[in-house]
Amino acid sequence: MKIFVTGMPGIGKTTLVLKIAEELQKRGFKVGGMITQEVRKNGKRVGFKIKALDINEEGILAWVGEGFPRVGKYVVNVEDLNRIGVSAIGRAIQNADIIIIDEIGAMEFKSREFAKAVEEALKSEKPLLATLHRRWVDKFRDKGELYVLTVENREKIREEILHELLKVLES
Ligand SMILES: Nc1ncnc2c1ncn2[C@@H]1O[C@H](COP(=O)(O)OP(=O)(O)OP(=O)(O)O)[C@@H](O)[C@H]1O
Repeated sequence: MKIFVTGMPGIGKTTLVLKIAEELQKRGFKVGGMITQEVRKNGKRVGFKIKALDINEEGILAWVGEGFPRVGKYVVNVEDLNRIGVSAIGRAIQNADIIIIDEIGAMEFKSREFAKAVEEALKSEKPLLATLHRRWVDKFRDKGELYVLTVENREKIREEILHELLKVLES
């Protein structure tokens, strides 16, 4: 089962994924993969952190500034993306009950290793829960189920996805 979640920036994709991860861990399932979270300074977004879900490891995915490769005003830190994010996806494919990738987007695709890890996760038999930047929706639409989050539906969709994953994981 491959599940994709998309929606406007800040709609709650990472929050949804984290809550589902917590619910699954509570039930004894091994959750692996990575999440990204924005970093704010004085109310303004200055970058993104990247965190592994299986171990306590985090780094910088992108930061406002000069340099390459860049996406908009951010410089992408491919080294941390590979060291923390790609490694976490690899471990998840090997060891976890479910693979989480938050998110699949322009920054992440600056790494060829990330693109390969996404391919591997799609090929894997294991359930995948991934968040998708809006621009990547068309590329992944036929690879699984797609949910579009809004403020109105995000709680309901979280319940629905958890329910579907539990059905597969408990069978
Ligand atoms: N279900 C919810 N109920 C209340 N607040 C929420 C909910 N989901 C998300 N939020 C709040 O909205 C903000 C953005 O959430 P989050 O970072 O999960 O969004 P996102 O879609 O992952 O954003 P990005 O575009 O940066 O990837 C956070 O402050 C979070 O606490």
